[in-house]
Amino acid sequence: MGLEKKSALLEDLIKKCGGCAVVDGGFATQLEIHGAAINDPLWSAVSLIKNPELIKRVHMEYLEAGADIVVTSSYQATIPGFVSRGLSVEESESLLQKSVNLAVEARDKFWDKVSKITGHSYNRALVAASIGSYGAYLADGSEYSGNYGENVNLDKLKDFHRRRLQVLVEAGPDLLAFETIPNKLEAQACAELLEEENVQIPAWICFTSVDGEKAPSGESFEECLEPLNKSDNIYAVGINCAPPQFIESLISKFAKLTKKAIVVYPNSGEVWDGKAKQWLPSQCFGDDEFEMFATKWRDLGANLIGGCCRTTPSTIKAISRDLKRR
Ligand SMILES: C[S+](C)CC[C@H](N)C(=O)O
Ligand SMILES: N[C@@H](CCS)C(=O)O
Ligand SMILES: [Zn+2]
Repeated sequence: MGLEKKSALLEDLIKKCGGCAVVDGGFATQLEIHGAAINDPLWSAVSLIKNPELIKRVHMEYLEAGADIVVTSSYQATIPGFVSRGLSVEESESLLQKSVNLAVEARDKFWDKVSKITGHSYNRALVAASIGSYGAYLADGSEYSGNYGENVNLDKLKDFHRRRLQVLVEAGPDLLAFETIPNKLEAQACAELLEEENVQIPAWICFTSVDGEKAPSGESFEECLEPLNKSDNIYAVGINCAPPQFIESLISKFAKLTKKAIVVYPNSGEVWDGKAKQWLPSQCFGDDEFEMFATKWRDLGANLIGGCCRTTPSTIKAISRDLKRR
């Protein structure tokens, strides 16, 4: 199957949205707002063990806010991560499956409700299974440094990603969202894995950036995109969890480097302290600024826009209001 068939649902959604669909916002952030304690090596994925109902509630809140795509709770959910907490491999795999099921259930419940309302402005949302980077699993903030050490090579990264990817795909999401990729090696590992595993749903691959120009590893985006541009499995490339002030110039840069769709969902501008495991205040952007940025980002060529850490359903409501004002 070619990319066209694989990505028909996503492509139709973007078309229906006039060229730019709305991704949801900070998932972990909204869990925390509801009181979830996620200062944990599993970070937000700890809620899959402790409070799955809350996960569904957060998905519902983002759907209500106007998200056209909801991203699952699997960012930091990994089989070795769960096993190191005493769970069996089977239990770990069923939690991964559950992350997709919870999002699908929320989407179906929400769509069942709103599709009966005449004149509603929602689209039937798609579910993107989150695949956090190896750095996310390491839980040391290395998704923002790209520094995986000398022992990490292409095969090790493929091995790390393989089984989780298989289980998530098997659970039936509409697409895959590779998030906070900090270097070319991991981007290449993900692209090759999609091919090797013959994955039949589209994927996006998002990088972080800490300087607004390059990937955190110091590699240029020209280098990082090279293995992705060749891949039929990858529908969109872009940036997540970088500060909003970087996004404008990064969209322009990506537009010159790729023919793929462009996806951007920045954080609020706060900076993650990987050691202290907390967000440090920095130049910070609120919902009003996101509302102003969204049309600008769309006009520069972004096809998928949302928010990442420290953004909330009200941010997504603002973006959605902005993009859907036609
Ligand atoms: C996107 S970061 C804030 C996620 C948490 C990080 N991987 C950690 O565990 O410290
Ligand atoms: N989808 C994840 C990304 C973290 S960078 C979340 O929103 O929690
Ligand atoms: Zn984030």
